[in-house]
Amino acid sequence: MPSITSSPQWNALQDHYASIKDVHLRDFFREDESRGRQMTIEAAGLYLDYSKNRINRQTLDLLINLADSQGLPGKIEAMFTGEKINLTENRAVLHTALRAPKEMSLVVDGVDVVPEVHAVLEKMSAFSQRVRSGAWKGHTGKPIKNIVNIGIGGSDLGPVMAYEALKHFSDRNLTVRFVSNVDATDFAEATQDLDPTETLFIVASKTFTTIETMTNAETAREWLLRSVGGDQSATAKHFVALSTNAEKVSAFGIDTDNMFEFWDWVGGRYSMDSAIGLSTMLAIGPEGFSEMLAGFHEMDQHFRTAPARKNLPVVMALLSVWYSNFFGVETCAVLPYEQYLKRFPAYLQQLTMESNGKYVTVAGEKVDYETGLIYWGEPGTNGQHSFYQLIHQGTRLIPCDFIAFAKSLNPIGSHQDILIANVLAQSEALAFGKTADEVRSEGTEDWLVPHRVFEGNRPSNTLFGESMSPSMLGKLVALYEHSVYVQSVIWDLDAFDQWGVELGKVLAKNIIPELDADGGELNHDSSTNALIERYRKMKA
Ligand SMILES: O=P(O)(O)OC[C@H]1O[C@](O)(CO)[C@@H](O)[C@@H]1O
Repeated sequence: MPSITSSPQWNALQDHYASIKDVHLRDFFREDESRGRQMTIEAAGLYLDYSKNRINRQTLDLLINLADSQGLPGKIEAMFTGEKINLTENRAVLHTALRAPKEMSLVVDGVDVVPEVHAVLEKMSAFSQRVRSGAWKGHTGKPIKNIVNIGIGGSDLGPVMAYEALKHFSDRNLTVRFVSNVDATDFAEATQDLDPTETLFIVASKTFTTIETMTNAETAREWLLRSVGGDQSATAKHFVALSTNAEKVSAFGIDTDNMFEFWDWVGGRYSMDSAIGLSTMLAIGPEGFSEMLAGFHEMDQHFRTAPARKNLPVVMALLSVWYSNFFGVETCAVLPYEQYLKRFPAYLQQLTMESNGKYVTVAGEKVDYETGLIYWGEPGTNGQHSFYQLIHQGTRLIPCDFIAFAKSLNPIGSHQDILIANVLAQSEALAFGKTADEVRSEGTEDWLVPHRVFEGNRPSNTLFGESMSPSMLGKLVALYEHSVYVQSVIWDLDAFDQWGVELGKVLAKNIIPELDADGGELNHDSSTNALIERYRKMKA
């Protein structure tokens, strides 16, 4: 198949890029005074201002042509209708079914998945209510006070992020912790002040084979059993599982009655609104969880029905492609001016990079264009006093997504005005900068002028909403999920597999027995052999 880079749509964008790459945002704004009001989209309770991007009115048309040439409208429908768009794993991709209202129907392989989704949601609700009300008793008859989610990747990052994001709506009587790393310190620190007889472990693993999670789950079981004189029957009261693999759950010793199911058509990094969200539901309650699902669904509907130009995920995706493939940009900073979203950038890293960090197309051909931007970020204003220097005056172009809300959930004094003034100031400074003349006119000595000039012309999006809430979180997550998908369609990637994580897992399994002093002869490369030998000596 000819590469997208030889298509007329790509060539048109290249010519267009050559014609506007040196135009400054100052000029774009000078030429069109309505730009800041026109280049905006308002949908599903979110307002996107994308006017501070290095584009003119033609840019989006050309990017939409490119997306259309890759069959975007049909591919959006293909996802929503359950076609097996995860080709390398021959699976449908139906995270949108997880938030489909009860009355919807979606048949995959002859089965309507919506009633199945709602049956699990009801089971989760009943369980959450029992735990939250104290009706669910631990092995010694005490109610549950602590929830520890054990999982990694998609079975951790979404739940952690959602727990932090929705803390304001959480039951503060429950202590909720997360253990992901196989480094024992993670488990030790998460449990050091907990009473095992008041603790419920949620073992979250789609496959129930992930070594980190299974190791932590076994350690948790030993920790519990030590506190109850080794009585194995305690496991049933203190362990539940979230998985697609009933057989493995049962082999671990968890009663499948205490398993909350999901399906192979839910990718790990797209699973925070499936049973994997049980910790979220325990924290914010079933009603809050439903509100979150409704927020997801609202964004799903917007994505499915809005025309490309007015479609939030589509426009954000097109801008990412524009910077990545034409400006040669490598990273995108996500900067939430909302403390509750402090784990959002970390969550997005898996969503974006595990999805689109691929160098072959769906057909297995090596791409001749860049894919998968690197996502990173920190909540504002902390980042301003750290890495923003490089965004303002470094040599690299780093598009930023600013996220902010009008109302604080903790309104105190003038904090919110100061916070919002900062986010607005940052996007203004990045776009328009400060010229040498302006610096000089402030009386700056000549030798210092270059240091104090801000070139500007640094692009950003501003996403603005009313306030953080379960529904808002659902909308935001769905927005980025769909943006990732649109990018993958343009880049012709399978956004739903993750073969790139496999090799390291296999090699680690081989190395584990070799780390023993009598682990036998080593047959790796000389570097790996020497490191293993050193470890064997040092741990002795
Ligand atoms: O939920 P599981 O099966 O334990 O997998 C955890 C994570 O591991 C990965 O497979 C990658 O290592 C992720 O895609 C997934 O979210």
